[in-house]
Amino acid sequence: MRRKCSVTKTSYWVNSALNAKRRKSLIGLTHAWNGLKTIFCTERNFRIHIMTVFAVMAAGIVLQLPIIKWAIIIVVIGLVLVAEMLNTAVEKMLDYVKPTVHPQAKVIKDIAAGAVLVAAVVAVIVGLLVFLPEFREW
Ligand SMILES: Nc1ncnc2c1ncn2[C@@H]1O[C@H](COP(=O)(O)OP(=O)(O)OP(=O)(O)O)[C@@H](O)[C@H]1O
Repeated sequence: MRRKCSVTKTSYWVNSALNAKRRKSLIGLTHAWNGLKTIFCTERNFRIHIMTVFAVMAAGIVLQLPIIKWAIIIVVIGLVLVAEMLNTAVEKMLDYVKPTVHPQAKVIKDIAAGAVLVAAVVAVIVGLLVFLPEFREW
Protein backbone atom coordinates (compact mmCIF):
# COMPACT_ATOMS: atom_id res chain seq x y z
CA MET A 1 0.00 0.00 0.00
CA ARG A 2 1.37 3.37 -0.98
CA ARG A 3 1.42 5.90 1.88
CA LYS A 4 -0.05 9.28 1.15
CA CYS A 5 2.70 11.78 1.70
CA SER A 6 2.48 15.52 1.28
CA VAL A 7 6.20 16.22 1.77
CA THR A 8 8.83 16.13 -0.97
CA LYS A 9 11.69 13.66 -0.79
CA THR A 10 14.20 16.41 0.12
CA SER A 11 12.15 17.80 2.98
CA TYR A 12 11.52 14.23 4.21
CA TRP A 13 15.26 13.58 4.52
CA VAL A 14 15.90 17.01 6.00
CA ASN A 15 13.17 16.41 8.59
CA SER A 16 14.35 12.91 9.45
CA ALA A 17 17.92 14.16 9.83
CA LEU A 18 16.69 16.93 12.12
CA ASN A 19 14.62 14.43 14.13
CA ALA A 20 17.64 12.13 14.49
CA LYS A 21 19.72 15.12 15.64
CA ARG A 22 17.00 16.09 18.12
CA ARG A 23 16.78 12.53 19.41
CA LYS A 24 20.56 12.43 19.78
CA SER A 25 20.67 15.69 21.72
CA LEU A 26 17.85 14.49 23.98
CA ILE A 27 19.76 11.28 24.69
CA GLY A 28 22.87 13.40 25.36
CA LEU A 29 20.85 15.43 27.86
CA THR A 30 19.74 12.21 29.55
CA HIS A 31 23.38 11.11 29.93
CA ALA A 32 24.32 14.52 31.33
CA TRP A 33 21.37 14.40 33.78
CA ASN A 34 22.43 10.86 34.84
CA GLY A 35 25.94 12.21 35.44
CA LEU A 36 24.55 14.98 37.65
CA LYS A 37 22.40 12.51 39.61
CA THR A 38 25.37 10.15 40.04
CA ILE A 39 27.73 12.82 41.34
CA PHE A 40 25.02 14.20 43.65
CA CYS A 41 24.26 10.76 45.11
CA THR A 42 27.85 9.54 45.43
CA GLU A 43 30.00 12.60 46.20
CA ARG A 44 29.65 14.21 49.62
CA ASN A 45 31.72 17.23 48.52
CA PHE A 46 29.35 17.92 45.65
CA ARG A 47 26.34 17.85 48.02
CA ILE A 48 28.16 20.30 50.31
CA HIS A 49 28.72 22.59 47.28
CA ILE A 50 25.02 22.37 46.39
CA MET A 51 23.98 23.23 49.98
CA THR A 52 26.38 26.18 49.89
CA VAL A 53 24.81 27.28 46.59
CA PHE A 54 21.36 27.32 48.26
CA ALA A 55 22.70 29.30 51.24
CA VAL A 56 24.36 31.85 48.93
CA MET A 57 21.18 32.14 46.84
CA ALA A 58 19.09 32.69 49.98
CA ALA A 59 21.48 35.41 51.17
CA GLY A 60 21.34 37.00 47.71
CA ILE A 61 17.52 37.07 47.79
CA VAL A 62 17.39 38.48 51.34
CA LEU A 63 19.96 41.16 50.54
CA GLN A 64 18.29 41.87 47.18
CA LEU A 65 21.49 41.72 45.18
CA PRO A 66 21.60 43.79 42.01
CA ILE A 67 21.52 41.85 38.73
CA ILE A 68 25.23 42.33 38.02
CA LYS A 69 26.15 40.80 41.38
CA TRP A 70 23.82 37.86 40.68
CA ALA A 71 25.60 37.33 37.37
CA ILE A 72 28.99 37.31 39.12
CA ILE A 73 27.76 34.91 41.80
CA ILE A 74 26.26 32.53 39.20
CA VAL A 75 29.49 32.45 37.17
CA VAL A 76 31.51 31.66 40.30
CA ILE A 77 29.04 28.95 41.41
CA GLY A 78 29.34 27.41 37.94
CA LEU A 79 33.13 27.51 38.19
CA VAL A 80 33.17 25.61 41.49
CA LEU A 81 30.59 23.00 40.43
CA VAL A 82 32.32 22.36 37.10
CA ALA A 83 35.72 22.07 38.84
CA GLU A 84 34.27 19.57 41.32
CA MET A 85 32.65 17.54 38.55
CA LEU A 86 35.83 17.42 36.46
CA ASN A 87 37.85 16.47 39.54
CA THR A 88 35.44 13.62 40.25
CA ALA A 89 35.57 12.51 36.61
CA VAL A 90 39.40 12.44 36.77
CA GLU A 91 39.30 10.46 40.03
CA LYS A 92 36.81 7.95 38.65
CA MET A 93 38.76 7.54 35.42
CA LEU A 94 42.00 6.93 37.32
CA ASP A 95 40.33 4.47 39.69
CA TYR A 96 39.17 2.64 36.55
CA VAL A 97 42.41 2.62 34.56
CA LYS A 98 44.85 2.52 37.50
CA PRO A 99 43.18 1.04 40.58
CA THR A 100 46.55 0.35 42.27
CA VAL A 101 48.62 2.96 44.09
CA HIS A 102 50.95 4.78 41.69
CA PRO A 103 52.96 8.01 42.12
CA GLN A 104 51.73 9.34 38.77
CA ALA A 105 48.11 8.65 39.78
CA LYS A 106 48.75 10.63 42.96
CA VAL A 107 50.15 13.59 40.99
CA ILE A 108 47.14 13.61 38.61
CA LYS A 109 44.58 13.37 41.42
CA ASP A 110 46.35 16.01 43.50
CA ILE A 111 46.39 18.44 40.56
CA ALA A 112 42.67 17.84 39.90
CA ALA A 113 41.93 18.39 43.60
CA GLY A 114 44.08 21.55 43.43
CA ALA A 115 41.83 22.87 40.67
CA VAL A 116 38.83 22.56 43.00
CA LEU A 117 40.76 24.34 45.73
CA VAL A 118 41.60 27.22 43.36
CA ALA A 119 37.96 27.51 42.30
CA ALA A 120 36.79 27.44 45.93
CA VAL A 121 39.29 30.12 47.04
CA VAL A 122 38.24 32.33 44.10
CA ALA A 123 34.60 31.76 45.09
CA VAL A 124 35.23 32.80 48.70
CA ILE A 125 37.10 35.96 47.64
CA VAL A 126 34.42 36.93 45.11
CA GLY A 127 31.72 36.11 47.68
CA LEU A 128 33.33 38.46 50.20
CA LEU A 129 33.69 41.23 47.60
CA VAL A 130 30.04 40.84 46.60
CA PHE A 131 28.43 40.35 50.01
CA LEU A 132 30.48 42.46 52.44
CA PRO A 133 29.33 45.85 51.04
CA GLU A 134 25.73 44.57 51.03
CA PHE A 135 25.95 43.51 54.69
CA ARG A 136 27.31 46.95 55.62
CA GLU A 137 24.36 48.67 53.97
CA TRP A 138 21.82 46.26 55.46
N1 LIG B 1 45.96 5.29 42.85
C1 LIG B 1 46.54 6.18 43.66
N2 LIG B 1 47.86 6.25 43.75
C2 LIG B 1 48.47 7.14 44.58
N3 LIG B 1 47.82 8.04 45.34
C3 LIG B 1 46.48 8.05 45.28
C4 LIG B 1 45.76 7.14 44.45
N4 LIG B 1 44.44 7.37 44.61
C5 LIG B 1 44.36 8.39 45.47
N5 LIG B 1 45.55 8.82 45.88
C6 LIG B 1 45.83 9.93 46.83
O1 LIG B 1 44.73 10.10 47.68
C7 LIG B 1 44.12 11.39 47.48
C8 LIG B 1 42.60 11.26 47.56
O2 LIG B 1 42.17 10.49 46.45
P1 LIG B 1 40.71 9.89 46.33
O3 LIG B 1 40.57 9.23 45.03
O4 LIG B 1 40.41 9.08 47.55
O5 LIG B 1 39.85 11.18 46.29
P2 LIG B 1 38.80 11.74 47.35
O6 LIG B 1 39.11 11.27 48.73
O7 LIG B 1 37.47 11.46 46.80
O8 LIG B 1 39.24 13.26 47.23
P3 LIG B 1 38.40 14.56 46.92
O9 LIG B 1 38.15 15.13 48.28
O10 LIG B 1 39.32 15.41 46.07
O11 LIG B 1 37.15 14.15 46.17
C9 LIG B 1 44.60 11.85 46.11
O12 LIG B 1 44.63 13.27 46.00
C10 LIG B 1 46.00 11.25 46.07
O13 LIG B 1 46.91 12.06 46.77
